[in-house]
Amino acid sequence: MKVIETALEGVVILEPELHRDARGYFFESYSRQLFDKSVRPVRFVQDNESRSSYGVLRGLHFQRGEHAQGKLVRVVEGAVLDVAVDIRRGSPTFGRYVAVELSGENHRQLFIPRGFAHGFAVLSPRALFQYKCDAPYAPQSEGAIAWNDPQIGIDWRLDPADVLLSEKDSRHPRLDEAPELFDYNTDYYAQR
Ligand SMILES: Cc1cn([C@H]2C[C@H](O)[C@@H](COP(=O)(O)OP(=O)(O)O[C@H]3O[C@@H](C)C(=O)[C@@H](O)[C@H]3O)O2)c(=O)[nH]c1=O
Repeated sequence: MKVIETALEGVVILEPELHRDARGYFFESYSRQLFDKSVRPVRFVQDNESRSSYGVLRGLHFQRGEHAQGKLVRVVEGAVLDVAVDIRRGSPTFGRYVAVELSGENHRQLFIPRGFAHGFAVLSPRALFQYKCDAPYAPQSEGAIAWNDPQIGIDWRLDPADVLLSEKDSRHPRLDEAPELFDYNTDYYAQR
């Protein structure tokens, strides 16, 4: 497995080692031993899957405070632009984002630690998206930032007219209006 650093410390791209033969391919989509050694020790507690069609944009989501979630995300089928935004107040990279294309072809995964908002946009006719979370779903602690916050300025590689949002995702605050974010000096991994 190759670990590629990004412009945001702690957000890393993982490229699993693919074993191809006459039958097709094989790869370890998650190895706790490898992940903990190469990235950071994490206890994943929930696996999720969503299917979306072209233009669907989910995000930018996070869970607040003690319910903060780290996520290891990948695409099984199709292609998405996956985005992580640093929303830790006081961070030298506060408000900056990384965007990585994840697809069923490139098998890339992105690890988004606690303290970041996450979202993705579907670039292919359909996408099957799977991810692991290191804290359980806590709907009362859901937080979100507007996908089109001009200060963050994410290029989603979609025509805005094609963007399909949930009702909820169409009315999130901008980063500078968001009530509760993270604090750079708090270690959200020390608590649990
Ligand atoms: C996230 C989640 C949702 N749900 C339910 C709530 C709701 O009825 C339905 C759909 O929820 P949402 O609209 O929030 O789903 P979605 O917009 O796909 O939310 C996801 O977006 C991506 C970008 C993330 O990073 C995830 O952490 C998660 O926030 O599924 C669960 O039961 N468990 C969960 O863990």
